[in-house]
Amino acid sequence: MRYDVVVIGEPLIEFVADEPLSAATAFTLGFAGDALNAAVAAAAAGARTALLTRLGSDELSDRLVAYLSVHGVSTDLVLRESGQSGAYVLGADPDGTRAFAYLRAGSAATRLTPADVDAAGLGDTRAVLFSGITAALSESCLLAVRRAARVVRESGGHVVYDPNFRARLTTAEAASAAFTQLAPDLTVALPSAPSDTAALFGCTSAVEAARAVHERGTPIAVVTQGHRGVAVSERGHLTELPVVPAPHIVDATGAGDSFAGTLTARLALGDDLLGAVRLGTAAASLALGGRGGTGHVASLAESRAHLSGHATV
Ligand SMILES: Nc1ncnc2c1ncn2[C@@H]1O[C@H](COP(=O)(O)OP(=O)(O)OP(=O)(O)O)[C@@H](O)[C@H]1O
Ligand SMILES: O=C(O)C(=O)C[C@H](O)[C@H](O)CO
Repeated sequence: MRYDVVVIGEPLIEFVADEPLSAATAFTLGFAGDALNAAVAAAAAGARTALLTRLGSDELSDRLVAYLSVHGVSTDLVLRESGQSGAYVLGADPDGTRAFAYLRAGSAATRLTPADVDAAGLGDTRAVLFSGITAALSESCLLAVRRAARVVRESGGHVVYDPNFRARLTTAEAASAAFTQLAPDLTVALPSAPSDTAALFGCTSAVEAARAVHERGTPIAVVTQGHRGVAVSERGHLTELPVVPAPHIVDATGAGDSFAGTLTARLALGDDLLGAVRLGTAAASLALGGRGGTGHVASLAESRAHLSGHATV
């Protein structure tokens, strides 16, 4: 068994400002993107984790690869090519609303293929995690994640999907169709309500969303609802869990990815579903305290302490 968790998707070079995008001139360089955010969270939660992606060969991509290694994510499945890596710019309005600008069209990650998945050999991976962002990057990315889902599901692993609907990348119709194609091979879907659930299923309630997930063939739905809690549905058996109060809220970017990465890691390591979800809520709560997608990556010990009410931050 080489990896507990393989995350598939596009890491992004991040430029983050404390000011609105319309006025900001000073940006801090970081490394984020939903796949990277989730991968570093999975590694921090104790899983042997690899990121499967394609990156460019420029200096910032070299730094991104180094960042992954420093954070315990294997780069053995990172394919380098002469193209450009994706990037995004993140600003914050005075009311805390985040605004994104993307520099990712035609990026290296959009050229990920099913052949890359085959070459990665995921048959002995305990869990694979990817998102609707990955599925929306290109037709070949959608085919790649479909292949990964099939391979890992057939070998008895967990297949976790975070729909992460982004109107800038896809349409509600296409996101919904992608989910319907993937759903029979998923073991866990993590839609957030109301954004993902409205786009994919035309509903806002967690119960309706869970039903829609099950109807399409996925046995477990974990519906995140921001600060309002998490609804966990195992084939229709519903458990409502509260979130862990955040000690410090700076920026919500990446909280959902931290949740997804931590949950996937703990499932891969054999934790029960509700235990894995609870640890995910603790890691996500701490992630809110950092600027950008990876401003605060909570260690396993820190998340456990936070969950048990003995926060170390
Ligand atoms: N205000 C908050 N206080 C505590 N925890 C929070 C808060 N907001 C979000 N979280 C945690 O983060 C998790 C994910 O949040 P949310 O439902 O907003 O995900 P998301 O929309 O997928 O996020 P993202 O923007 O990263 O895609 C929640 O289930 C919860 O555990
Ligand atoms: O939107 C994307 O593709 C990103 O990955 C940017 C952010 O990191 C992501 O939206 C947070 O979930």
